[in-house]
Amino acid sequence: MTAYLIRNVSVVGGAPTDLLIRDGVVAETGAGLAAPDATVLDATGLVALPGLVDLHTHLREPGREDAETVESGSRAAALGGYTAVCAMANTSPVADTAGVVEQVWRLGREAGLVDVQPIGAVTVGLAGERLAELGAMADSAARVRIFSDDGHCVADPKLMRRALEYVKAFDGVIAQHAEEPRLTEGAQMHEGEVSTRLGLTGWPAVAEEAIIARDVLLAEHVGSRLHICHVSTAGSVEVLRHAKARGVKVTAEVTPHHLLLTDEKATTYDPVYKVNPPLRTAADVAALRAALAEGVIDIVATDHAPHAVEDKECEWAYARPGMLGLETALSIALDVLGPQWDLIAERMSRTPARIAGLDGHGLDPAPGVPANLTLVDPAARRVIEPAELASRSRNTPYARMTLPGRIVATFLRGEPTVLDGKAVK
Ligand SMILES: NC(=O)N[C@@H](CC(=O)O)C(=O)O
Ligand SMILES: [Zn+2]
Ligand SMILES: [Zn+2]
Repeated sequence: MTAYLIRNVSVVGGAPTDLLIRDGVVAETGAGLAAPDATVLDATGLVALPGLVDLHTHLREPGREDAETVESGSRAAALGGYTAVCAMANTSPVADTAGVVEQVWRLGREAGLVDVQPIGAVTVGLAGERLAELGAMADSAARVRIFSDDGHCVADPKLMRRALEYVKAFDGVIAQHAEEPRLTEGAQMHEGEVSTRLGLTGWPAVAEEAIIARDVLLAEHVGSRLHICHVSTAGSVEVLRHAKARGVKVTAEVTPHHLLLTDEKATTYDPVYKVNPPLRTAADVAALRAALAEGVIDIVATDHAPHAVEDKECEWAYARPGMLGLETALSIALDVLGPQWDLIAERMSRTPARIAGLDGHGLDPAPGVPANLTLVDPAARRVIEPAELASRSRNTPYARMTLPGRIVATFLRGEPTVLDGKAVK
């Protein structure tokens, strides 16, 4: 195994130092290290972060390998600075059995670019009718701890209560896609002034907020852990603030696109901007940014949702919702938060690793720690070219935008997965 001596790097924004990576761990830190056998990387001007951890990734395998595979999504993740991703269960077949989650987990190991932690479905076939085999998925080789019907809401309150109760036994968490389905029938975009102007059926903020309010009360009632996926409204932030003040064990994520883009994008009628939950108003964006800084929203998660060209480049009403995120998330975070490295490490690595229970991830580079880390060039600016992305899909909302920051290298347990901004395999 090659040793690497990373010279003159700022660890999470600190004063420049050296990092020696050997045998899968950070062996030594300090200025002026010597290691004659090591490959030297000059990291002057670069920032080292603990490898990013994505709690919400769609890898599309099994079933839609034309849109993404575990391998292509893993490569996109590594290029985005990630060392671990949690793979959502809305595949085909659905990841609702020990067999399917073990298959995804094994494919992740074989690709070897990031740790792929499967998420299990809450209900059989995501149909919202009966609980999936949560215990068998937890006991499987994949050791599932996060369960989600993402793409669908667990709308039945009794089923949601039972799921919350069930996962307590193994410190699991239910990740809810908060969308009251009766309030979003036929919805195409955020319900508001822009949807009225365009004559498109709206997805009201209350459809999200009502489910979050219900579920934090359920989580409090049964004493279980709840995680809220892709929070998108100012009202949701207020519900979460209230729940956290009461001591409810709830965590929440926001996506990069909900931190940057608004429903005004729908006026282009370009379906690349169609997503669930929909892009909201500038006031919502401002509230989400403040909540992320404050900690009412715990993490940034990408909701990387690759879609094939035929599912995306069509009329708005027929297009599937969702957008790519893995290869641009750090740049969007840097754009939105500025160079607040400790905050970025907290929201994109340490806290998601803790929520997911991923040992060895989310740890700042220090002697003895597994060498899962990424090197960022904060001064670089890059133009996003969809054709250059490693994802099999092209549905990035940032096409031809100039974004700050570039991932120069990523290490997974001491092995580079990205060097010089390029995937190693
Ligand atoms: N976010 C989306 O718009 N789409 C996701 C599902 C989801 O995250 O709800 C997908 O699987 O494509
Ligand atoms: Zn969702
Ligand atoms: Zn999703």
